[in-house]
Amino acid sequence: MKPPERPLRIAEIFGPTIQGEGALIGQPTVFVRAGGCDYRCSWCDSMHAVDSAYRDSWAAMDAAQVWARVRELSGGRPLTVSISGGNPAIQDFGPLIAMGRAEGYAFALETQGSIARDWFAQLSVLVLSPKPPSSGERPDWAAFDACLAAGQGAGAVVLKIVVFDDADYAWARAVADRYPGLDLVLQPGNPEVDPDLPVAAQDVADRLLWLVDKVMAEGWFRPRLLPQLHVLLWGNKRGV
Ligand SMILES: C[S@@+](CC[C@H](N)C(=O)[O-])C[C@H]1O[C@@H](n2cnc3c(N)ncnc32)[C@H](O)[C@@H]1O
Ligand SMILES: Nc1nc2[nH]cc(C(=O)O)c2c(=O)[nH]1
Ligand code: SF4
Ligand SMILES: [Mg+2]
Repeated sequence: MKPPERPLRIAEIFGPTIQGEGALIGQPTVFVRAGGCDYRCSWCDSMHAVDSAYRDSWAAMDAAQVWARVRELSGGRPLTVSISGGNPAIQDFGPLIAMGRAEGYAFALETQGSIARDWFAQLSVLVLSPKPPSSGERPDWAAFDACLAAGQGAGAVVLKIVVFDDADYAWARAVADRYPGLDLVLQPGNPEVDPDLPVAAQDVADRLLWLVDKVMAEGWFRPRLLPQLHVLLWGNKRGV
C-alpha cells in the first residue's frame, strides 16, 4: 500500500501574474510558494517562506487542495505554474505536478540545488540557482550535480545566478564554466528586501547596468542579463 501523502506546507499561492525572473521572464504564471528552506541567505527576499518565525502563517494543504486553488486562480486555463519557496525540494511536489500535467498545465521549479528529487524530471523548466559568496551559504556541489542528474528528463534546465558584487561575479563565471551546457541567466542582487519599503526603478536599472558593463567589458557573450521584472513593477510587494 502507498504511504499516506504528507500535507504540503504552503506560504502563499498567488497569481496570475508574470514570471519576473529568468528564462520565462514575462510569461503569465501562477505561483505556489512552499514554506521552509535549508538555507538562510543573508539577502533572501522571501524570508516569510523561510524563517520558522513565519511558520504559523504557512497552510498545511494536500496536493488536491493546492491544485484546486491553482485551477481557480487560472480560471481552468492551462499555463505554467511556478513552484518556488523557500526550497520546494524539501517537500514532495510530485503529486501536485501529476495532477496539473493531467489537465495540460506545465510546471517550472525554482530551487538552489541542494536537494534532488525524482519529480524534477516532470518539470518543463528546472531553475537551479546556486548561491554566491555574498549569500553566506556554500553550495554542496555533489548535491547540486545530483539535482542536475534528476533534472535530465525536464524540458529545460537553467542556471540562474544572483550577483551582488565583484566576488559574486568572479564566482558566477567559474560556476558557469563548470556547466558549459546550461542556459545561463545572471540576475543583479536586490539589497532592498523590506516588503514595506519602495524600490526605486532607477536603482534596479543601475544594478543591471553595472552587470551589463562588466559582462560586455569582458566580451563574455554567454549569459542573459535580466532584472527582476516584478521588483521593477511592484517593488518587494508580496503576492505579485
Ligand atoms: C526566494 S528564492 C526561492 C527558491 C530557492 N530557494 C532559490 O533560492 O533558488 C527565488 C529566487 O530569488 C532569488 N533571490 C532571492 N533574494 C534575492 C535578492 N535579494 N536579490 C535578487 N534575487 C534574489 C534567489 O536567488 C532565487 O533565484
Ligand atoms: N512575479 C514574480 N516573479 C518571480 N520569479 C521568481 C520569484 C520567486 O520569488 O521565486 C518571483 C515572484 O515572487 N514574483
Ligand atoms: S535558498 Fe532561496 S529561499 Fe532559501 S534563503 Fe536562499 S534565497 Fe531564500
Ligand atoms: Mg522572489
